[in-house]
Amino acid sequence: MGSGSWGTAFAAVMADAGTDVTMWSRRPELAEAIETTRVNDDYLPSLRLTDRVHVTSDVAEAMDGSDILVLAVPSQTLRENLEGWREHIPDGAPLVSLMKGIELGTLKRMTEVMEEVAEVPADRVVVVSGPNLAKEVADKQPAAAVVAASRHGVRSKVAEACAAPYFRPYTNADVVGTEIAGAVKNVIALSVGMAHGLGMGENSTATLLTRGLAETARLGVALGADPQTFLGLAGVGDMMATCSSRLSRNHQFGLALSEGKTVEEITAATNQTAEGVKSCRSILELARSVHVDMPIVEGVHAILHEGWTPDEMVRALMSRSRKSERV
Ligand SMILES: NC(=O)C1=CN([C@@H]2O[C@H](COP(=O)(O)OP(=O)(O)OC[C@H]3O[C@@H](n4cnc5c(N)ncnc54)[C@H](O)[C@@H]3O)[C@@H](O)[C@H]2O)C=CC1
Ligand SMILES: O=C(CO)COP(=O)(O)O
Repeated sequence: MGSGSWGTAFAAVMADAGTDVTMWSRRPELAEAIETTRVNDDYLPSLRLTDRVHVTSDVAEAMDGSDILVLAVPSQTLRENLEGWREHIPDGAPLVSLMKGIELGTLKRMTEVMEEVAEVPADRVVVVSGPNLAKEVADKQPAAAVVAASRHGVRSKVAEACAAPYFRPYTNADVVGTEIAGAVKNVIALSVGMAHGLGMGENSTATLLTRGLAETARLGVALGADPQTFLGLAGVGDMMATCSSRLSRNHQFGLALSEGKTVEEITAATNQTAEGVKSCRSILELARSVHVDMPIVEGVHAILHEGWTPDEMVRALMSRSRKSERV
């Protein structure tokens, strides 16, 4: 459900894993164009889909008889989307989140929204996350990801359905940690994009990435995550990929901010979702609700929503009181 960059690339992954896929596209004209040309020109023009992928804009047709339901819409529209789709959701099928965000207002993770709105039990929701820049996956460059679900049978079923020659899924029972890692790295990538834009080098970006991972793990552990998850593909893996790559929309957004462009200007110039821009607010509120200090997220939030400059953020971060690395 969703034929943006990641929805389309993941449809190709599943098809290359031998799974028949029906991909839902919101706009009928785009669904028709992809079905006919086999190419999603709006999001991933370099990828040619095989005949295993059928494309439709009809929700009932997309979900009818499906064994696994994969969701790849922007985090902030998921609730509204699921409310409209509820009656079509197939009985018993695992619901898989490809999304990396935290809902504004409710501060819920995507699988929590799925459980609540689709009225499915916690052991039916799954998250797939990792260092998976859509363009590289679409180019079939080797990569791995984490498939996290509380029930062994559910995570193995989803892992099997997406195990392609160039895409290696590992399983993990830690849904909370996998989702928190994916959502927070987008905010850290915004900060690294700004640092790059300001001409900072590897020491500065490695510091942001490492301390960013520390505050991510701090939040995750406070919410019940396994600390080991943050050392894995969804944690350090995705942090490295997203923070270092110019393909990352969050990184690009950070670069544009450092050039003095406003959030509105940058948002208007793209049709792509940079989840960290909205989620930095919900992540910060979530962190405050469990008394976790997240200074980098706080700094990014201050730049995006409180009128700070990147220089002010650097000064604030560098003048914090000294503390143990382990805190
Ligand atoms: N692009 C990437 O490399 C990766 C993205 N993700 C995550 O996957 C999720 C989806 O991202 P992308 O596909 O990259 O985003 P995208 O911006 O490329 O595409 C978003 C899709 O959602 C659709 N959409 C927009 N508003 C909608 C609405 N109100 N209702 C239904 N559909 C709507 C758009 O038409 C588009 O098809 C995000 O949470 C992102 O963080 C995760 C891993 C990799
Ligand atoms: O999640 C991603 C890679 O794993 C994609 O990052 P962006 O959303 O910043 O492009």
